[in-house]
Amino acid sequence: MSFTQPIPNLPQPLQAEDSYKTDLETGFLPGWTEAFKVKEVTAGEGQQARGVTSQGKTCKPKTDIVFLKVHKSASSTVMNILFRFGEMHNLTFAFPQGGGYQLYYPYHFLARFVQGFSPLSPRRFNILCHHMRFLQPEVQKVVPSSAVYFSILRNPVQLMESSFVYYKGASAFSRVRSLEEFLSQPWRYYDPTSGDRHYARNLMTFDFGFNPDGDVSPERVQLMLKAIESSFDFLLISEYFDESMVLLKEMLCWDLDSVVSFPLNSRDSSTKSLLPDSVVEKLKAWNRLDWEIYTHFNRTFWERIERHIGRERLRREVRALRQRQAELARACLQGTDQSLFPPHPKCPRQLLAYTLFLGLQETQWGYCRHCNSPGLLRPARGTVPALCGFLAVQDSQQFMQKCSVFSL
Ligand SMILES: Nc1ncnc2c1ncn2[C@@H]1O[C@H](COP(=O)(O)OS(=O)(=O)O)[C@@H](OP(=O)(O)O)[C@H]1O
Repeated sequence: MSFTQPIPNLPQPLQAEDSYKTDLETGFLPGWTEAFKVKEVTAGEGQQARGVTSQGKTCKPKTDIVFLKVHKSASSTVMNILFRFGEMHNLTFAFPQGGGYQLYYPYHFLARFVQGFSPLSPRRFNILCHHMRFLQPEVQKVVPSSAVYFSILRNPVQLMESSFVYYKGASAFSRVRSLEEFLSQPWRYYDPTSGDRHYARNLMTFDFGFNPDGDVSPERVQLMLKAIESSFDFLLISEYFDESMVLLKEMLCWDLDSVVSFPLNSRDSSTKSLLPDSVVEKLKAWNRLDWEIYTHFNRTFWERIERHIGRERLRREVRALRQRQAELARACLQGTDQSLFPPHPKCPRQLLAYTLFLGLQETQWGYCRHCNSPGLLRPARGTVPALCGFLAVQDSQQFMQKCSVFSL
């Protein structure tokens, strides 16, 4: 199985990528880290109505957004929220060239990977949110300078457990039966020169644009953390997904309904394994750079919550969010139990799917499909979409309907 999206015959060679890559791959930090932006998004404090704060102050909803879709970190669920908000507000998306579901990952991002971008008349898009390997100078070419940058992290232990199941065909994993076996002799199976090695080590570090086999000295780690801090306005934590959504709507000045979601891309519990402590420790050590990123930004996440929301309001808002999600689940979902309905032929068995109720009213239909699809799904009326790994995207301003396999 190949996980690399082939680059199509694009008009120019990959000059930008090659020059940035030299530094990144040898472990040096990219040039953009030298010019740290001191950047602070003011929290919107929006609670009920869009653009109006709970304290009566107003803020303007943010519509220019870069979301780094870090693998296996609940990023599809966040992407769904962005698609829904974008479509409802007529925003433009930086879709991948050629109709793919990712931006030529695992190559470092280049502006020309985006459909409709031209260096001669650069076009700015509101939202950039497909899988990419981050490279800020190129990202800046396709979004307005006012864009808010954010991402979501996951504990590297669980992230790698998920990655192991999902990317079992990756070269580092294909010859082992279990994660334990891989970790007993990782260098026997892991080849740092292989094109898909990042699925097996420091996947978050890689997605942020750095070398997953880089130096772990404190100085180097500090530089990496500073670089991420300078590029990203805030980072969310998937273990605290609901708290993250409250922070997200606060930072973007959105209302609560805009961040309601159903978990997407979730595995069935039969494929999840409880890891013994010894394996957990090995995973932390093996993914040391990811561990440093995660622990650092987990701390700053809670500091930000304290600063912008406070624990008491956070509790209230999380409760309200869960209530709203339960209401929508009752209105939209027939079930999540795969034994109740035939699996979609393209939905791998280990991924949970949702089935929308048949016979939804026209008004409910729009709302439910928005909540349920990783992309913007427009199935034929009268059909029952069983959604899991499908991405169907339509942006009437930009493209005809596209449908492609999502995240596999
Ligand atoms: N709301 C919420 N809260 C917590 N965790 C969640 C949520 N939504 C999705 N998930 C879990 O995220 C995992 C899938 O991540 P991604 O969508 O980023 O995967 S992918 O890289 O796009 O394939 C996948 O993890 P695993 O089930 O462990 O594989 C999902 O269960």
